Amino acid sequence: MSGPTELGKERDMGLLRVRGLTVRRRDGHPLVEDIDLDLAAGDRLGLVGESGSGKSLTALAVAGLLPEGMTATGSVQLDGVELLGLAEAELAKVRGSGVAMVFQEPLTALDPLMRVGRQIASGLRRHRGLTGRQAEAEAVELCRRVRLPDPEESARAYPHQLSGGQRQRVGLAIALACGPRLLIADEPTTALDVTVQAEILDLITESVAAEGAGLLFISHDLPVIATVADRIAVMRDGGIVEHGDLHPVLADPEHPYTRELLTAALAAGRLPGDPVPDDSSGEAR
Ligand SMILES: Nc1ncnc2c1ncn2[C@@H]1O[C@H](COP(=O)(O)OP(=O)(O)OP(=O)(O)O)[C@@H](O)[C@H]1O
Repeated sequence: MSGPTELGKERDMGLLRVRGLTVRRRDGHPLVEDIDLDLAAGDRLGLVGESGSGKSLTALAVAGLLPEGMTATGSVQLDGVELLGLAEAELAKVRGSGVAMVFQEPLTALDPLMRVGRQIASGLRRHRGLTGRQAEAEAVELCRRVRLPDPEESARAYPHQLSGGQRQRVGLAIALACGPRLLIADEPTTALDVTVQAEILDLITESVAAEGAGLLFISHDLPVIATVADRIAVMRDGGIVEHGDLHPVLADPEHPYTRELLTAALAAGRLPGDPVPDDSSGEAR
């Protein structure tokens, strides 16, 4: 978003600054290479690209959650604090109050044996120092905020008693519990049907706006990115091939891969607009 926003002044302060981020496998082979990203408070950056292009590893490196054996080099600064190389104890503090993540299938992130209210409350106790009772009350409030039906009842439910969309609301409540400055959402609606998907996307954008947080939203699906993001970075083969404000990039994509994504979305009728002009014709429509 390049125009003024209600977050106007804050927007100038860099929230996330990534430079030369490279993620390597144990054997030194790079899977993500030389990534630069900038995100200000209130920005919603969509990272789009095909499966295997390195979106998730980029997000995990930013959150300090890379799988065992992978290493990140370069620089990842949150509010001016360098995160790469921080000890696990320091990183754990940043996670939760600084950076929170929502994943594609919250079932894998949720404890199947614990009521969801307690799972939300446990983050509140850890990061906000609330007592057990305060945290449980606040957890119900968060269930209300993410619009779970009957918040008291939902807080008492076990994950398997909720639908996929409701579990994703719980995942979001856990992420929001500590008022993160940056929310990373990695394909959070891919497993959901279209109607529920739209509701969750609305909820995510509303929630980050209410928090004045930044959003790094990952999807292989350009129309989903277009719904959520105001800026876009297109990834392919471990690198960013094009980035910028959403509308200018979609109106006039420079990279052939961005054009390919756009053409497919327009042909499927999933984005409004004219077909992408064919480069070879030399004519703009
Ligand atoms: N734990 C791992 N060990 C080894 N290689 C991995 C691991 N995780 C990811 N990779 C490889 O790193 C590359 C980037 O994967 P990544 O998951 O970041 O892609 P992605 O764009 O998020 O795709 P998807 O949408 O399918 O998750 C891929 O080639 C993938 O096979």
